[in-house]
Amino acid sequence: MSDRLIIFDTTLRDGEQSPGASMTRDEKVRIAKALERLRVDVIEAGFPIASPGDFEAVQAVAEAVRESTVCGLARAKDADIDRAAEALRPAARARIHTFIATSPIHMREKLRLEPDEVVAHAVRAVRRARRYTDDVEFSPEDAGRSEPDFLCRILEAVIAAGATTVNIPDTVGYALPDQFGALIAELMARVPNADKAVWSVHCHNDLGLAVANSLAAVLAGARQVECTINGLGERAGNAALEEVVMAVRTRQDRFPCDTGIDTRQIVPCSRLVASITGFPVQPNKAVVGANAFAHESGIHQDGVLKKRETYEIMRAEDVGWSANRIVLGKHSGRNAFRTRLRELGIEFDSEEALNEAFARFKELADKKHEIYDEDLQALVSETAVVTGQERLRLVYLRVCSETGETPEATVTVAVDGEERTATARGDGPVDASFRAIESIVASGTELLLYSVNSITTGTDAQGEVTVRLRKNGRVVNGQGADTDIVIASAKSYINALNRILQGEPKTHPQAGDV
Ligand SMILES: CC(=O)SCCNC(=O)CCNC(=O)[C@H](O)C(C)(C)COP(=O)(O)OP(=O)(O)OC[C@H]1O[C@@H](n2cnc3c(N)ncnc32)[C@H](O)[C@@H]1OP(=O)(O)O
Ligand SMILES: CC(C)C(=O)C(=O)O
Ligand SMILES: [Mg+2]
Repeated sequence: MSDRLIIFDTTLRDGEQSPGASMTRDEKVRIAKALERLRVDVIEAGFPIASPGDFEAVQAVAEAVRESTVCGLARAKDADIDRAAEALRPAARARIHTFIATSPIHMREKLRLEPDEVVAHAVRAVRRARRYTDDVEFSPEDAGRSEPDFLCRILEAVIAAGATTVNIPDTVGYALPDQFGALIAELMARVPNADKAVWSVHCHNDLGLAVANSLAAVLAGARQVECTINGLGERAGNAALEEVVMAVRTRQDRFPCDTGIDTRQIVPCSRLVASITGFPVQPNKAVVGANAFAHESGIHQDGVLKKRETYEIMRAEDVGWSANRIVLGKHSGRNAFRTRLRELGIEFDSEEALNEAFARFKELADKKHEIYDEDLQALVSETAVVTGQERLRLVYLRVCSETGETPEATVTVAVDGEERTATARGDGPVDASFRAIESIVASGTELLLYSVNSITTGTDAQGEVTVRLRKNGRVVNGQGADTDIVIASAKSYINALNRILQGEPKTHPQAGDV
């Protein structure tokens, strides 16, 4: 039995059957070129009889692709096969894939044909396809619900007629892994000329088992898997190519075969398909989801930082990510926090300074979903100014802002530990807050600059405010960051006042002291 697992990609055919995923000819060519770079063995480019547009798309893919085999789908009908052959004429390697349903319900209710007639159509179609190419695939549609005896009969007949690949589809995603694996093993054992064809599977994901069923079939002897990028496909989709490929590669201890896929092309290809079809990839999707190689929990981050394999069974780089990601959030721990800051060039003088910054980080993480590098820089620069030197500390701030009313702010500032409160009105909530602080501290400073910067995105973004104050020719900057922009402003103002007070004798500032 071959140790090569053939990857047959049907993103452009079954994937396109997802409602809303139709692709233009040029889009199909772009995806086909990406699939060729991925080194898939066979690209099913479309169903040429379906429409003039799909005919042209298959033809354009057949012209553009040189390395992979290009395949067109055809019902067991002369016209379909002739049309597929015509579309595939420019291909370096062409395959015609013909199919007819074999389950009792499909034969009786849909085709309205007797089983003998179905066998006759199948044999005729394979023979006709062989006139055009020696690479012919046959699928007994809805094999997952077909009688094994009938499958043996029709498969023997189509192989004798010249089918070089026989593909067993679980068209409605009904199979269970052990049962599907056993079906493949049974068919391969019972069909007398089984060794004259490659055995393939095509699984749908209605019960979320498409990949599991495909892998069970490979373990039972199948050597071609039909799959799609991102698991796109009719209804709940097909087996996801990236999952099949990486499962086989990662578990070489269990699989007696491997694919020829260049796995580093997986993520670029996934992104291309998502952007062309407009079907986004869910973040927790295996292999290609944004979180597939991201760690937010402290215990996991600590483990990964010590030894990547503690929580990763594949390397992000091997599937085309630039690296794995340590995401800082409310579940993160000190190791990840310190490591990220070190990468940003920020070191702590002492364990105490680290702990203080870490405590502030946890407070922020409770307010924000994700902490970005800019959040950390703002948070640490705030910490550095405050450490050991702060004489003024913002304790409380309440702002009342209403249409048609002058905003009013009430502020409590701890001055060398003694709390003082003042209320003031202003042109806006920030102006009112500054006036209230001024009436407590009476700094006599001149405000040179006020600037607000949204340092992260989203409505829960951190705002960083910078103020520049001048007193007696001395100019200082102050920064404050918070998800509430008025609080960030008050913090920045007090931060600047603290810098002005730094190094001055420690007397309680009174109005006009600073
Ligand atoms: C499991 C799968 O994914 S199969 C592929 C599914 N993909 C598609 O159907 C997309 C492309 N399809 C199409 O564009 C159209 O359905 C066409 C062009 C193929 C056919 O269109 P129409 O001629 O209008 O037929 P319609 O779609 O209404 O019905 C399908 C006909 O094909 C017959 N048929 C279905 N499968 C097969 C088959 N494998 N071999 C032969 N005949 C078949 C049906 O019995 C029905 O025949 P009837 O019209 O005599 O009752
Ligand atoms: C055409 C066949 C292989 C198919 O897509 C299916 O049965 O799901
Ligand atoms: Mg299908």
